[in-house]
This record gives sequence, structure tokens and C-alpha cells, in this order.
Amino acid sequence: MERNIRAASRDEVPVLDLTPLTTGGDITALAEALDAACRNTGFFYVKNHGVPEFTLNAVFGATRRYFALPQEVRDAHVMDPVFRRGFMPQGVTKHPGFKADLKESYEVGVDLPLDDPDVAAGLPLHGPNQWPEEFPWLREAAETYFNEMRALGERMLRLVALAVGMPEDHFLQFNTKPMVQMRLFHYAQQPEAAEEDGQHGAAPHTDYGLLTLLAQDPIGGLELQTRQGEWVKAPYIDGAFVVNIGDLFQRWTNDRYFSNKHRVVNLTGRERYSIPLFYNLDYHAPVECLPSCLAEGETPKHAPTTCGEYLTGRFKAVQGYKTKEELA
Ligand SMILES: O=C(O)CCC(=O)C(=O)O
Ligand SMILES: [Fe+2]
Repeated sequence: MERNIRAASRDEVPVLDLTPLTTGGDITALAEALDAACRNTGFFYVKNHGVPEFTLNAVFGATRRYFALPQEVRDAHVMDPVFRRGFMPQGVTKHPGFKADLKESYEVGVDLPLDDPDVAAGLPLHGPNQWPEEFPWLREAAETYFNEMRALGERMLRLVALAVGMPEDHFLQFNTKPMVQMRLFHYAQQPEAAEEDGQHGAAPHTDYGLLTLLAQDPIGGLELQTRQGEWVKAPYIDGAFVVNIGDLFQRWTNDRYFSNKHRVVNLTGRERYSIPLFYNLDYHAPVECLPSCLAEGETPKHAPTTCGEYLTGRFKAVQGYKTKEELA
């Protein structure tokens, strides 16, 4: 069924050409365009981002292949509760006020060995990835794509720092062991009645972190809320990523940028696949109003926190996450 929702306009979700960032050129104008997009919906596309097309195609191919495996096979790779890497079955993600999301995922992060001091100390969400030995193609494609996207996220840190009026290397100070999370998603076709029933592919939510870099599937399905509160579709643009900002970025900017709600509804009659990468900073990175975002006479709207504390809190609220101590 076609949904009676209009597509976002190019003003609402502009396309930014990252060529100057990719080639080491002058990024001032790009930072201004990003600032304008983030003051509006907080959603934009990026093209000429430097991530090779074959790497993207390979990870989508592996994702389709993985989710075509029998459920029992995937259940054998179910994520470990402490590090949260591996297969996350349908039903785990549940946003307050909605039924559990219909999607299932494979969870990947920054791969840290067990003897890493932060892992050994039990720092939440830090640890090794989990790979099914019998399917080396999954690891191969996912790691290659993760590394490319992590590098893109890191390049974009310069851009977002300039956009908010900070020195270009501001966020790079807190980028030693960033809490980057990638999710390979599979959305089954959703029954039409599900949405009225409070169930979605992904229920309306805001993202938690700094930047989300999303590879969409050509069938579409992502919808976002404009600043006026209208739901619009995020069209598929070949070769471009959808980028949006999350709650942490809203806090850094004292709400100059807004972490906008979005959702996924898949009424296409087809399977949908998507791959978001959530770019965040180090666990202990301070999250408080940036000096450049506090106008005279203004006060910070949010209490200071850290990247890791905030993310851990959101994971607890939405995905039933428990820390190592809580599990013990
Ligand atoms: O699958 C998508 O297109 C978006 C997923 C999403 O919003 C999320 O995982 O935060
Ligand atoms: Fe999201």
C-alpha cells in the first residue's frame, strides 16, 4: 500500500557534496550548509563521501545473505549480553509507549580485545565483536564497511566542529576509542494493521548520539518529522547516505540543533535492509553546552553528562541493557 505521506523537500533534507572534505579542500561553505541543515530538520544527505560503492554493495549483499539463513542458525549467534555484539532478535528494541520494533539486527562495534584496559574494567558497551566462524563473508564485508564508515565519521567530526563554531579539531580530542556502533538491519514486511496497533519496523524515536550515517535500501521506508511536526518520507538517493544528528549533539549545542524523531514503516510487501552507523565519542567525553553555543544571557538547558553515561542510559531504557555488574 502507498502511504499518504509526502516526500521531504530538498530544503528540508538537503544533499551536501562532501568533495572538499574527502579531498582536503576548504570546508567552510560545507560547514555552513551543514549548520543550516541541522538548525532545520537535523537530517541531510551526503554524496561524494569517499566510501567505495563496492564496499557498500558487499555489506548489503552479506546482510541479505545472513538474514536469509534459517532463524535457528542465526539464533546460534545471538549477541552476548555484556558486549552486545552479534545477532539481536526481533523484539529486543522497544521504545516506551510502543510495541517492540519489527526489525532484527546484527550488532557490530569497535573491536576491542578482552585485555584492553577498558574492557577488563567493564566499561559498558566496550568489547570484542562476535563473528560466526562458519560465515567468514559476514565478517569480511562488515569489517571493511565499518572501517570505511568509521573513517567517514571521523572526517565529519571536523565539519561538525566548524559548523557549531568550535575549532576544527575540537571533537578529535575525544576520539581515541569512540563508541561507534553499526547495525545490520532486516525489516520483514509489516502487516498494515501493525502501525495502528503501535507497532512499526522502527517506532518513532530520536537517535542517541552525535551523528548517524545511514545506508538506506532503495525501497525506502524511513520517515522523519519536520520541525513543524509533519511526518515526511526520506527519499532514497543512490550513492548517498542519510545523516542525522542525535540527542548528544542537541545537548552540545544547547538545542540550537534538534534531535528529530524518525521511524521506519515497511508496507512495500518486500524485505527491507538498512545499515546505520552511530558515530559517538569516547566514553568519558564531556557532553555539556559548547561555549560557542551559549549566547549572552543564556544558560545551559541540560545538565552535563558524558557520552558513555548518556548512551548507556538510553540502551537501558530501550534495549534492556544491563551492565556487567548488574548482570553479575
Ligand atoms: O533503518 C532505518 O532506516 C533507520 C533505523 C533507525 O532509525 C535507527 O536504527 O536508529
Ligand atoms: Fe534512528
